[in-house]
Amino acid sequence: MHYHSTRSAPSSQFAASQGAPATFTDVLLGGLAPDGGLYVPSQWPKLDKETLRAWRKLDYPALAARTISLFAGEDIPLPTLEAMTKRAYSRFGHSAIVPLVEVSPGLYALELFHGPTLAFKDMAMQMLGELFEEALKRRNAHVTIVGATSGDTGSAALEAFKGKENVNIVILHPLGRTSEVQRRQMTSVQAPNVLNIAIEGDFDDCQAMVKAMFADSAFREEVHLSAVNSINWARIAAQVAYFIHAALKLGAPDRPVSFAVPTGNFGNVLAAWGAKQMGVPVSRLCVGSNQNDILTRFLHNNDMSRSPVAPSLSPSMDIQVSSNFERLLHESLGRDGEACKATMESFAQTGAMAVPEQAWQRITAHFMGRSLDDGATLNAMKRFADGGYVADPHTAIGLVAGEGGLEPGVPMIVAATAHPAKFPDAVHKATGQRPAQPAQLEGLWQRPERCLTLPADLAKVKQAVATFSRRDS
Ligand SMILES: Cc1ncc(COP(=O)(O)O)c(C=O)c1O
Ligand SMILES: N[C@@H](CCOP(=O)(O)O)C(=O)O
Repeated sequence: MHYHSTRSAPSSQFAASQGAPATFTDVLLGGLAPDGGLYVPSQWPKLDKETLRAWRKLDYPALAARTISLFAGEDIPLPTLEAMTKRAYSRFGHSAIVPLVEVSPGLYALELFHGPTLAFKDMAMQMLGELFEEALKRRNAHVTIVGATSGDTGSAALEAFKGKENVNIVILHPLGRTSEVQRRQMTSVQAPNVLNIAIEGDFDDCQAMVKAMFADSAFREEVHLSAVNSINWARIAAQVAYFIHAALKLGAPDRPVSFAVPTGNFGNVLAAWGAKQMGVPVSRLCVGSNQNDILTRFLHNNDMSRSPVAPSLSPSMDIQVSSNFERLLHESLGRDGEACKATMESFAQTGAMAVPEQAWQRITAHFMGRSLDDGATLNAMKRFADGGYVADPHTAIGLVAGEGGLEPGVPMIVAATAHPAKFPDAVHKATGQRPAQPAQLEGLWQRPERCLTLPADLAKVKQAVATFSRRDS
């Protein structure tokens, strides 16, 4: 399996300049393509019905290993991947790892939050910890990971990479814009290879700085920059697995399913779409947003215009620039890298994007959007809790988006992306009850916090990253 950038023609694959097309390991360790685009596989691996039926018998780690193997190609043998997924998912607090709960007739919550940090990010991040360790050993390399988080990616990444050899990890989060649980989960990690920086800005500022660091090739090389946000294709590869697994549990490939996903950076719903690209029969893909509704506006009116990020009760989705949309755009433009590059550059300059009508039609043939402001989110949380399902604010938005896409005879699988205990204040506000605290949060309030605060100033942040990355040399 080979990869190319969303911003270059497949024939001029970036790594051609280095003598070979990009492999899974190049993409894993490289993060973002050097031309600023996102890596995509040169073609989607396909699963026929017979294979999918056979996969029904697999447990989650075995299915995840096979899914990732399709993207890893010859880089990593299947038995190695199987050993990795076994270890990665051994720390989950539910025997099914990714249980499906029927919330109301035909509407299923796919609980992706039973990992060590109680959000869906653990599903891919625990596996990325394994993949990086193996690849760095094989290549005798070291990296500095710089990640941006609106709350959940950061803690999941720190949990997966703390104390790992040959890895420094720096996480940028927007100061004061995460829940207290999310902040403490990051800032209380004491391992020496970890640096937390609170940025005086929003998530988009944090993400833009990470991308700008990748665009500076000297800096990139100096610190051996790497990424674990969903701009890294390996994140998407690991996330596709649970959508395939859930679909098979509910009857695919012999009947279609639909997916609903609360969405911010567009990584998780892109993975759901990926399952469809690979051959899972998926009827509808429902995108849920909070009041930062840029994606819903795009799906309704082909209007992707940025407005300032508005803090909400679902802070992990307080995002206006959804990085992975670029991968969908690239596909909808017929994989025309030049056109994709021009569209993304114009979006960066003007803050607005309307895609060609034909491409927009291609996208809206798969995706539908629904946004909820905080009031509607609280009402939904109360309604689901009264019906017996306590949902965190992000999951509640996904559930409502899913309700909007229900069709007779087609199960709607909703990504339940965070445990309600990560957002106790929102749950209390909606239901009058505080969620029980799971074992994963024990001792969190007693641990000391450690974090640097910096303005959203690229030069200052780069300096902090560079100083941290060379602290032992
Ligand atoms: C709890 C939660 N739900 C939903 C999302 C949105 O996911 P994505 O960025 O993949 O669209 C996030 C953050 O990414 C999250 O942390
Ligand atoms: N909501 C995310 C934002 C980053 O998303 P990612 O999937 O690209 O890592 C978060 O919680 O940090």
